[in-house]
Amino acid sequence: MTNLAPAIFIRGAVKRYGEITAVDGLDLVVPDGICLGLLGPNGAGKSTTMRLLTGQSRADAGEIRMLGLPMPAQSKQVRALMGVVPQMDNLDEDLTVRDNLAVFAHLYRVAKGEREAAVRRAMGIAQLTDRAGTRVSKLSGGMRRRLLIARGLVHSPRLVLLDEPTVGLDPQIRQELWSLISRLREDGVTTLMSTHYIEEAERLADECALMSHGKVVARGTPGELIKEHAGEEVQEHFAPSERLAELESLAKGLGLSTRRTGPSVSVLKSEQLTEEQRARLGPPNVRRAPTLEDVFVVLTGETVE
Ligand SMILES: Nc1ncnc2c1ncn2[C@@H]1O[C@H](COP(=O)(O)OP(=O)(O)OP(=O)(O)O)[C@@H](O)[C@H]1O
Repeated sequence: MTNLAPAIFIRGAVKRYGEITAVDGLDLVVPDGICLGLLGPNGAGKSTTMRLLTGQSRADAGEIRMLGLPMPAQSKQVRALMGVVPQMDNLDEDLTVRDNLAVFAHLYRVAKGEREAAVRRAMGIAQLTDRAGTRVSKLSGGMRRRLLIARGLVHSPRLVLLDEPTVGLDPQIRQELWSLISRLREDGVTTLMSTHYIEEAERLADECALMSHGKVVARGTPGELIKEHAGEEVQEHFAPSERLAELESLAKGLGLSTRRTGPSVSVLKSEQLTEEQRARLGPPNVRRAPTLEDVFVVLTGETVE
């Protein structure tokens, strides 16, 4: 292992399930110390990518190195060095908070004499110190999620994989988890976080990689992605559906991307329109700043939940 190696290096990874190519020539490099948001719609291949990185799945082609070590050849060593927080809550219901963490401290090969301190530290991260002796079955949903994250951190890993950490949770619990995840970043832990919540990526990630059909289709800071793919201004037109279709085709003819949201069409990069082109499109109802959501929709062709 060398300090110069990126935390995650993926080149040309392919994973097929029968006819389906879930990961299709994926290139992704995550440098040390950043939080990278792996953003994409359902089915884009995020979970499959995570499984390749944890060694749960083996790529059909390509090269994967984690912390400088080749996968899956050295997946055992890699697993001891990184933390994995799964999408599904698989905590042991019958064990206490402390014992759930102690089991993982053991699995992650924390030295015997250091385990108690590691468990205490993880309980602190999850803000569950006063619940040390409580069984998991008695915890609230938010507490369980915090414990699930802390469990992946019990051995103080340099690299953490978070697979859809707040999927299906209510907004308050999501906020709590966001604070916990942003503290990881402050501590310099490299984090790869898959999500299909744009706001989550926007708030937590230093950089985002946008995945679609098994590939990264765009990569950069949220600001860079917005500037490159959505420009400086979006103009939004509300109109009957026939007029919306006409506006879409006009904008397309001018080389501009559009986004349909219910009763409106948004024209991206509208700052590029000439006076004459503006007159053809007619006055918009709204002018607004572009968002990462606009980029997501335009590049993946998907709508947002
Ligand atoms: N074990 C499997 N067997 C067959 N097909 C699979 C398997 N796992 C994933 N796929 C398919 O591979 C594609 C990518 O799935 P994947 O779960 O990686 O996407 P995702 O971006 O994580 O989406 P989600 O957010 O829904 O989990 C999908 O078409 C999915 O149906």
